[in-house]
Amino acid sequence: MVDMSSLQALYGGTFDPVHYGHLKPVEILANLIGLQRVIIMPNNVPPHRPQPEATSEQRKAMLELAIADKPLFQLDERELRRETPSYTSQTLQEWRAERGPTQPLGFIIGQDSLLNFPSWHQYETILQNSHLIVCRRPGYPLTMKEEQHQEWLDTHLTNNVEDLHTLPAGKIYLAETPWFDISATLIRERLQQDLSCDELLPAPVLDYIHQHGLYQKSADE
Ligand SMILES: Nc1ncnc2c1ncn2[C@@H]1O[C@H](COP(=O)(O)OP(=O)(O)OP(=O)(O)O)[C@@H](O)[C@H]1O
Ligand SMILES: O=C(O)c1ccc[n+]([C@@H]2O[C@H](COP(=O)([O-])O)[C@@H](O)[C@H]2O)c1
Repeated sequence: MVDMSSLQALYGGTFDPVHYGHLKPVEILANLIGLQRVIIMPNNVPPHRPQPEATSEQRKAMLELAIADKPLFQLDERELRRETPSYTSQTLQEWRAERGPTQPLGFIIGQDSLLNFPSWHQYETILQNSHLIVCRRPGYPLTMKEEQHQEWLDTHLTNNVEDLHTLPAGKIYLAETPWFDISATLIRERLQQDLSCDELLPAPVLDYIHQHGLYQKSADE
């Protein structure tokens, strides 16, 4: 019998701010593939995008509010403690060293991240230390832009959830999670226009945003 509780999963992001498009697919994923716990990990210096609008402390505070009533999630602050770019390859190397060579580890990403994955810092080393577990996201194709990257994807793809629980690393699993058409960009834009975001993120996070005056139009705009 395969122990379906053995896989440990890390979910990295900028979370500027955290929203239902982050939380809901992963809650469903946890049920689909048998995850007891998801370690949610905000970055400090996102490697591939401008510095976020909210500070690291504010993004962490919003995550804490978002997961307060969700025991599935646990916050990990390791990237917040690093001042250098939050390279996933480095983080997963550290995580692997902590958990030992045989522990099955997974890194959760959305479909958009998979498409950009070959541009990540030392991306090949990431699969040496973990699996990649991909949630669907509307608006992004299922195939890679370059043929060599599609070949790389095909080499690592698995349809077998058991692989994630029995092998320590090396597989890519495209999970059949539902689409949530929400992005942090959309939320920041709607807040600037004073449009409602009630359905897009948890109420305590929205309250925090309003209390701290985040994502508002600056006076000179
Ligand atoms: N609606 C969504 N559905 C599935 N995955 C998502 C969704 N939104 C974000 N993700 C995934 O969550 C991780 C963290 O995303 P991130 O914090 O950059 O959010 P974002 O909404 O894409 O932000 P922004 O709009 O600022 O680029 C990424 O792997 C991303 O692919
Ligand atoms: O290591 C990299 O080069 C790299 C490049 C882009 C993104 N990442 C990580 O992927 C996760 C999702 O990124 P983002 O920008 O969509 O929030 C987050 O943990 C980032 O630190 C990592």
